[in-house]
Amino acid sequence: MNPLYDVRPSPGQGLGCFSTALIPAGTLILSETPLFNVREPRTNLAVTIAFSKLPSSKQSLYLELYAQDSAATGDTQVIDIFNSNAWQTGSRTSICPLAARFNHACVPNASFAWNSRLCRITVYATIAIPGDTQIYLSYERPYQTSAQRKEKLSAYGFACSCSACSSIAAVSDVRRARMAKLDARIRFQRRQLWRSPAPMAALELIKLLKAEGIEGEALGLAYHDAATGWRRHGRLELATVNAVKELEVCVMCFGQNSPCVDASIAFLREMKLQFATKVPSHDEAA
Ligand SMILES: C[S@@+](CC[C@H](N)C(=O)[O-])C[C@H]1O[C@@H](n2cnc3c(N)ncnc32)[C@H](O)[C@@H]1O
Repeated sequence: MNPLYDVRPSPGQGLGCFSTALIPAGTLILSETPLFNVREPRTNLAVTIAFSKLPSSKQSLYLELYAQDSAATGDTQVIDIFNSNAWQTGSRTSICPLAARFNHACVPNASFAWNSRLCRITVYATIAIPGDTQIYLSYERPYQTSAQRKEKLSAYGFACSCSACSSIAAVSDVRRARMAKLDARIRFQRRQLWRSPAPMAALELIKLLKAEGIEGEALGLAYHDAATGWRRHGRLELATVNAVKELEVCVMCFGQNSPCVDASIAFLREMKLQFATKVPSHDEAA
């Protein structure tokens, strides 16, 4: 039993995980070794073979997990459970029975990650979660409108009713459509360098993510893009500020002992070093 949360019924969502007391942002909620995993691209046969190799106590644990078709039996049940509960873990897809009990929200309050160094999945709180509150992960990428998310989530057999899909869907959709455009602009190499004195796309993305309440990995990536952008503009002090923020988000989502955090630390070091050894421009020297 995990002292930070209980697993209990959540109306319309099957079982869910609820905090037992306030969970501060950045708290490690769960760290779990997969029960088994299969290499991607996977086949149904690979899943059933992996399942058949489990000891019977572990098979029973697996068979207790949620299945979309509660009447399914045999291999069909094994595949159904896998498709409803597995998480992407590097190049493999894994079943983690404890992590499998977390429900989805499009504005999650916790972040799921695969830590390749520990060979464990981790779940960290990305904001302070009050007591008796459901802990949600996001099963989907954030840069999608509610209609796009609805289509993807239908594969899991449910329609999300979180605020971004219901009460504030109209305003959220405008923000998310814009986020998708900005993200694409950033990925397709930033042509705005010579047009503006700042990494406009990354800065706007950060603003929108915060307005949307998304504090996880996507925000860390946006800070990284902002830092890279400021560096290209020769503004190393601002690049460093954003690299510090990237690191803060990374530690919150992945914990200290993570290759992602190591990469962020190395990036920040590089920014600081470049800043320290920067030759002042004529204006700065004057
Ligand atoms: C990985 S399981 C999550 C735990 C599951 N609720 C249980 O009872 O074990 C995924 C399934 O949970 C349900 N679920 C997850 N998030 C949901 C949500 N926001 N609304 C309704 N059902 C949800 C769906 O049935 C989905 O296929």
